[in-house]
Amino acid sequence: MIEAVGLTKRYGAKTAVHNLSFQVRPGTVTGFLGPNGSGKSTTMRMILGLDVPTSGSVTIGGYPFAKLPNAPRQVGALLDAKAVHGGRSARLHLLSLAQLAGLPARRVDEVLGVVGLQDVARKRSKGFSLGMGQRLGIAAALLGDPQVLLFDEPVNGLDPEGILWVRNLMKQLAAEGRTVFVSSHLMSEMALTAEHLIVIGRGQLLADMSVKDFISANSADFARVRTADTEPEGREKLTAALVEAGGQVLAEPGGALRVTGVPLPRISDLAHDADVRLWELSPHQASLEEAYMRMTQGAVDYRSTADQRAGLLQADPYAQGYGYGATPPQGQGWGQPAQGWNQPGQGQGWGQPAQGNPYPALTGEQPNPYAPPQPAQAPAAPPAEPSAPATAPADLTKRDSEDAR
Ligand SMILES: Nc1ncnc2c1ncn2[C@@H]1O[C@H](COP(=O)(O)OP(=O)(O)OP(=O)(O)O)[C@@H](O)[C@H]1O
Repeated sequence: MIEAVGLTKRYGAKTAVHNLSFQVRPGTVTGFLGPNGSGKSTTMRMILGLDVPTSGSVTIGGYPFAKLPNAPRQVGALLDAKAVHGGRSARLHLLSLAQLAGLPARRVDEVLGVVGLQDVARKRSKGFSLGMGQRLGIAAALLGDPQVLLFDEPVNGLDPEGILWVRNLMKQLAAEGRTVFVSSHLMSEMALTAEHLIVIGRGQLLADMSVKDFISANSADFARVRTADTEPEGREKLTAALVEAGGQVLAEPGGALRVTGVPLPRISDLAHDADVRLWELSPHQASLEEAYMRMTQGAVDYRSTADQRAGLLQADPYAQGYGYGATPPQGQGWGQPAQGWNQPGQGQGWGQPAQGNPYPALTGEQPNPYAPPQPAQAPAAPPAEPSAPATAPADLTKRDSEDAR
């Protein structure tokens, strides 16, 4: 078992990991999720003794990594697949690791077979593709037949067959009773691989629960409503009625409305009362991917902005109205400013305005129960030392003004 207690890592003014406490148990695959820069690799490095915690501790089977007896036989890890001497063949690379760990040479050939690299075993690894490099890294992790395995983004660069293989390998390793801790950005992949999830944002714990609980806690039901295209004013009338009835409304690309908080029959009644014709009224469930995106939205460090292409484009006569690439009109008779997929509303409880995020908060939506409380105004600069505990995370909407790296 891996156990972190109050784990914190600061690099100068940058807090990469803050007061993280969790357990990774044997017998299941535990997914470790978080946006770019949220502290996943830093946490894994601390587990492996490659970084020293500023405070708190992390142990494997009760020992800090440095004190672990016969560590290569107990723990295997893939952190950076490129951390290989490119001039060496795959076989030689593994052979040197095996010798350092006191493992027999035949184990090298076994793991080369397990990862499917036997045919290129004598080729220099600098000619390897990203996927081949990942396979070599996984082979290195498996060398000592360890009970505890850590994989940082193991499916990076793998083709669909490779992704399926990694998924099955992780499950098999866990089924053998091992502790398997896998980091990823890909909620969809983790939903298929992991049984348990640890989700972090800006170095702090956002969720620690089974995938099953995560799905039921975060995949909200919603209704998709489409009013008659021939009566454009109907959409605004219905939106106003839904908001007044306590619903949350989101403009989808293509003109439909996504509605939560109002049951389907009531939406139908409201449309009838407002004399609005409907072309679609259908029940849906938000995907797990979407739920994850919304959960971590306030903790994303790196956001894209729209490419303005200033001075590069001719005026587009079709760039009006709703739809892909268009900006929905604001405050035109709706209960609240419209929140389109392309122009999410500002400061509505999920953290910073979600520029470029296709999963904005819904109009009137309640905050994520796992998200931190939101201030009316984010302070200009974050404190160097956040003080809130993991169970009540400090404000994740604060942006670090400078990356210390
Ligand atoms: N050695 C370092 N010196 C300074 N800052 C660092 C160092 N290592 C990590 N950081 C910072 O700590 C934060 C967490 O980084 P980390 O690599 O752990 O995140 P991550 O979740 O693994 O990101 P990604 O998903 O992009 O790999 C980032 O802001 C990063 O810039």
